[in-house]
Amino acid sequence: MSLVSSVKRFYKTNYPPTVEKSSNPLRFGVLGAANIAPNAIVKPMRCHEDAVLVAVAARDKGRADAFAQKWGIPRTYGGSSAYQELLNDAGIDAVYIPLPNGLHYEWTMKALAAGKHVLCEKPISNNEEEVRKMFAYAAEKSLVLLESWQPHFHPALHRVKAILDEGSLGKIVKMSAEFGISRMFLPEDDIRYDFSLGGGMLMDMGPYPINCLRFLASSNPTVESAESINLSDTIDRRVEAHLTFPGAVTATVITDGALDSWGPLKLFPHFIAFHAKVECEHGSVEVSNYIIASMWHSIKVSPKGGKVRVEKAYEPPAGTGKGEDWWSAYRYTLEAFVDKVRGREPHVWRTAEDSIDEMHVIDAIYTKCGLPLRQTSNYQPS
Ligand SMILES: NC(=O)C1=CN([C@@H]2O[C@H](COP(=O)(O)OP(=O)(O)OC[C@H]3O[C@@H](n4cnc5c(N)ncnc54)[C@H](OP(=O)(O)O)[C@@H]3O)[C@@H](O)[C@H]2O)C=CC1
Ligand SMILES: O=C1OC[C@@H](O)[C@H](O)[C@H]1O
Repeated sequence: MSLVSSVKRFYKTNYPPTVEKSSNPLRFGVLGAANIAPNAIVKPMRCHEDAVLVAVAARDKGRADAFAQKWGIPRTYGGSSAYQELLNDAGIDAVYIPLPNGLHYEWTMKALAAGKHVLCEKPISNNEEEVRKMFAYAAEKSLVLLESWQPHFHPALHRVKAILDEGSLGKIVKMSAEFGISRMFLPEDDIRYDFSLGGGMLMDMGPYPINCLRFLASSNPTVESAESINLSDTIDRRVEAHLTFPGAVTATVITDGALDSWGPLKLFPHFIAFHAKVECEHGSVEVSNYIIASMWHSIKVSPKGGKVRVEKAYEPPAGTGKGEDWWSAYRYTLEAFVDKVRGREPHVWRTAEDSIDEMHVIDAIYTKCGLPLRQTSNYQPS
C-alpha cells in the first residue's frame, strides 16, 4: 500500500462521507460529551444509513450545547438530571455510554430500565459481579447490550487469528501482548486513575492485551502471578501478569501508563507500546498496533526455516459483505450493533460470556497484585 493511498484511507476514516439515512433509522443518544465520543460514535454514525445521532446529554448544559453544535446533533440535555432526561426521551432507541468506568453499571442499568439498547465503553463495569447483572438484566428486557472493544470488530486481528487457526504454524506455545503509553499522555488526576470512578491502568488499557490473547487462543487463561507499580494502595499504573492458557500455553500481559523513556540519558520518550506476539511450534506471528489497526498495522509471519512475510488487513473480511478499507474499528462496531438490534446477523459479535470472562481475568489479576477489586456500584436497580 503506497503512502498516498494510506493517507487517503486515513483521511476518509477521520472525515467519513455523510450518507443518506433510511426512512426509519435507529435513533441514538450519547450520555456525556466525552472525548472519545466523536471518534467512537459521531463519525461512524455519519456513514451508517440505518443509524442517526439525535441527542447528547452532559452534566453542564453549555457543554452539551457546544458538543451538539460542533457535531451537528439536534437535541441536548444539560444539568444534573440530563442523563436521565435523555433516557426518558421516547424518540431514542439506543444509547452509547462513554462515561468513566465506575458509572457504566449504573447508567447501563438505567438505560435498560428505560427500554434502550446499550453500546457501552470498555471495560463494561467495575467487576465480574456487575457484568453478570448487566447482561442478565439486558436478557430479561430483551435488549441488546454490547461492550465496546474495538479491535474485535476490525479485520486485522481476525486475520492474525485466521493465520493461527489455519494450522501450518502448529500449536501455540507462548504469547505476549502489551499496551502502554508515555506518562505525558496521562496526568495523575485523570479519571483513569480515580478509584471511585473505576480507575486503574489494568481497567483502562488492560482489556486490550487481555482480550487480544483470549481471542487469539480461543480460550480463557488462569492467572498465575501478577505484579503492579501503584500510584496508591488502590490504583495501579503498570501491571505485568503471567497467565497460562489451556494446553500449557504461557502468556504475559503488560499494561503501562508511564512507559520509560529510552536512549542516552533516557532522552527519548517511549510514546506507545502496542505489540502482540504469538509463538507457535513452527513459527510465530507478531502484530504491531492491534489497538487502532485501522490507522496502521503490521502482521509479521515468521515460519521456522521459511520466508518471513508481512501482511496488512484493511480490506473487509471476504464473505461478510460489510465494510470498507477506511472503516475504523468503531465503524465496524456500530455496524454490528445496529445489525444485532435490527435482528440481522452481525459480521462479528462480542458475547455476554466474553465480557464476563474478560472481567473475571481483570479481577483475578487485581487479586494477584494484592489490590482491591474495583468497587461494586451502590446503585440499586428498582
Ligand atoms: N474504545 C476506545 O477506544 C476508548 C474507550 N474509552 C473509554 O471511554 C470512557 C470515557 O473515556 P474518555 O472519553 O477518555 O473520558 P472523558 O473524561 O473525556 O469523558 C467522560 C465523560 O463522563 C462524564 N462524567 C460523568 N460523571 C463524571 C465524573 N464524575 N467525572 C468525570 N466525568 C464524568 C463527562 O460527561 P459530561 O460531558 O456530562 O460532563 C465526560 O464527558 C472510559 O470508559 C474509557 O475507558 C476511552 C478512550 C478510548
Ligand atoms: O480505551 C482506551 O484506548 C486508548 C487509551 O489511550 C485510553 O487510555 C483508553 O481509555
